[in-house]
Amino acid sequence: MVINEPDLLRDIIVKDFNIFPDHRKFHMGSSKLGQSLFFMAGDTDWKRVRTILSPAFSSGKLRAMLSHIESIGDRFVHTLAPFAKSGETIDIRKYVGAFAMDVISACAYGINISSIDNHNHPMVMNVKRILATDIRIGLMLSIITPGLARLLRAEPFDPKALQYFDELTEQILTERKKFNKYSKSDSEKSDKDLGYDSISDGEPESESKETGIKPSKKSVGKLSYDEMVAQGILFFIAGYDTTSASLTHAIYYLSQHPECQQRLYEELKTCDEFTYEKLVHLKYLNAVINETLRMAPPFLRVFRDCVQDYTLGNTGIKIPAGTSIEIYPYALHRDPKYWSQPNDFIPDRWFEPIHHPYAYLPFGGGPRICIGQRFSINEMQMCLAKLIFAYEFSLAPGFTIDYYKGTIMMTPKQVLCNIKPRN
Ligand code: HEM
Repeated sequence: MVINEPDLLRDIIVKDFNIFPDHRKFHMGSSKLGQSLFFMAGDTDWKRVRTILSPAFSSGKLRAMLSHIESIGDRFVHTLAPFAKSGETIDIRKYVGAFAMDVISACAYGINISSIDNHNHPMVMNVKRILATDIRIGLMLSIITPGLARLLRAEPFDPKALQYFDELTEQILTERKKFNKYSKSDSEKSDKDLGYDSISDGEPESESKETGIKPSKKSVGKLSYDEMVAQGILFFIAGYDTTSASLTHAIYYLSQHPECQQRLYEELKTCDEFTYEKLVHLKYLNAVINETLRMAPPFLRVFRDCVQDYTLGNTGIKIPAGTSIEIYPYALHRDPKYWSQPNDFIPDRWFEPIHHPYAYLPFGGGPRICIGQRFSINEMQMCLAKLIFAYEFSLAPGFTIDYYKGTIMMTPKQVLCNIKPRN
């Protein structure tokens, strides 16, 4: 059942969250992803995992991580320099994707992969295999008919690629355990990533090397080994494609609207350095990001499953337990009932917003709102500030945007543009 009326959405995702606590149940095959925050039923286990993960996205952590993001942004600007000089057309999606990949691997795993110059790094190859954007039958079955997928033992994600992350996490956990043992104080431990120190308040419940048996019981305040692996992979799935699609769209819209791009550049010139505090106060930059997420929300569907019979607001409509609710942010964000000139890119509308708060849901809402929202906004702020300060973007002559079909993401195939250096 599709619901796209803001007052009813507020009831479903906030007021009556206890009746709609779950995302849709997909078939997860042999992967551990079922134990990741996104795919967990919204029960006490989900609350425990969300509580453990939340400090990894605190302002202190985000501020510290911004220095990683800034240096990756500087490298990105440097990589584009030859194209600015030669005038050669580039597919900005490819480069923005590499930027987002470098950010998430540095921030989730503490690993520098420099994928802009190293397209064949195993982490890049394996993430791409997991996120394969072409229609995969296993994934489609797992989403549309989880029962049948279970029966057929379909694998929604590439098992070998998942195994890569499994082994990588184990290696990182072992190294961090060794490092932390010899660190004199907490301050010596890494605070520049969403790392495993912050998501576990003690040692992970480790697998026995002898028997290979992993403990299944979890104590309050700790993630099990499998849960840690699952969150690491999820951060890639949830954080890579979403942020890179948004950045690609921002550059696309700014190229279509040179007057907006110029205003953004003028604002950036007033800022002597792009720190956490200063980025928050760049009004036009933030308006551009909000407007991009309104026009092109990366998640085309947000799910809630109903666990008890329910009457929808004062509509008299009865929703039986077991019904899957779908919310379509794209349609909501362009509905003329809630937005004037909904199909036009107008960052100014964000200076004094007048929209219904539940008519804008790029990150979902309520207790299950995207946990990475502030992280991805910081990442977008830094990347756009660096790019637009250094270059002027325009679309390649004759370019029209096209999208991957049959996925729940709004992912452009490519955005071809030309860049010119600023003075
Ligand atoms: C532009 C970037 C992003 C967008 C638009 C986005 C959007 C979303 C949406 C729509 C949801 C579902 C919310 C709901 O059901 O109400 C979600 C959940 C989630 N996102 Fe994001 N996301 C982004 C970036 C990230 C990043 C960078 C991370 C992590 C590093 C992340 C981690 C998660 C997680 C863990 C959940 C599940 C939360 C839960 O079920 O409790 N996301 N995101």
